[in-house]
Amino acid sequence: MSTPVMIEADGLCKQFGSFLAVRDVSFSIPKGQVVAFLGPNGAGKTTTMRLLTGFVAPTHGSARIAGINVQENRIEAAERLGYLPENGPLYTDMTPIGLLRFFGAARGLSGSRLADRIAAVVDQCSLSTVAHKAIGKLSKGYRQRVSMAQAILHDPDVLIMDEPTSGLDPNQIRGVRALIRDLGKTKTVLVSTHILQEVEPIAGRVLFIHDGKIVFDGAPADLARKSGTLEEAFYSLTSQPV
Ligand SMILES: Nc1ncnc2c1ncn2[C@@H]1O[C@H](COP(=O)(O)OP(=O)(O)OP(=O)(O)O)[C@@H](O)[C@H]1O
Repeated sequence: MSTPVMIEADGLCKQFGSFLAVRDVSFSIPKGQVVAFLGPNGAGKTTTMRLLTGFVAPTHGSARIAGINVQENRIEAAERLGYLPENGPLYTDMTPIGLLRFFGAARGLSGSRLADRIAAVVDQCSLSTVAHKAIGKLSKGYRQRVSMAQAILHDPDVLIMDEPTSGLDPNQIRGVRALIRDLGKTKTVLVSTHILQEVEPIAGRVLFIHDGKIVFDGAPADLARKSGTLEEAFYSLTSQPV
């Protein structure tokens, strides 16, 4: 039996006015893969992720999560998907527990199932010491963990994370990377970054986007081999307009 495709972009295009931000992006990610979505600032990572999650409608093309078309069946797709937006949806007056109860109820969880899932994500994201503190008083690293916890609360098969380590210090980055690796054992993950050093420790495959187009799709080692180092490959792929 072949491995099911869990994340699929099929000819995705997104135009803002006369500007084409995402240009005919196609890829498919099979179950269990952890993929880094790499590209310089403004390359189109966030827009592609928003197309994949159904938050933004494509100008052309389609996206599927676990085989479900995200535009046609957004709610059904959302049940299979955890999304960590770039600046997570955090309400600073709430505590992590309050926020998780709020998101859990919004996703239809209740009673012992909700309590069990909250306990599981608090443990998985190492939030027990801050669970009852106001989110506004937490460090950026802990806030990122709270965002992760809300993204995986309903135990989705697929995780899409937009720059989860941005703005964190090296120790916090280590912690978030370890968490991504752990989540990657059971879930299909697409994680965006513009940081090269990020790619090899977390992902077995890299999708490189530049000027809204996929310019490389393969193993990080093969990307490095193209130009000697990952840094050279990044430069050579982004120094010319597509
Ligand atoms: N709502 C919008 N209206 C107009 N232009 C937009 C809109 N959203 C994004 N863009 C433009 O589309 C391009 C791609 O942006 P996007 O945020 O997807 O890039 P990115 O790769 O995620 O960048 P970063 O790493 O800086 O977050 C940029 O030029 C951006 O200015």
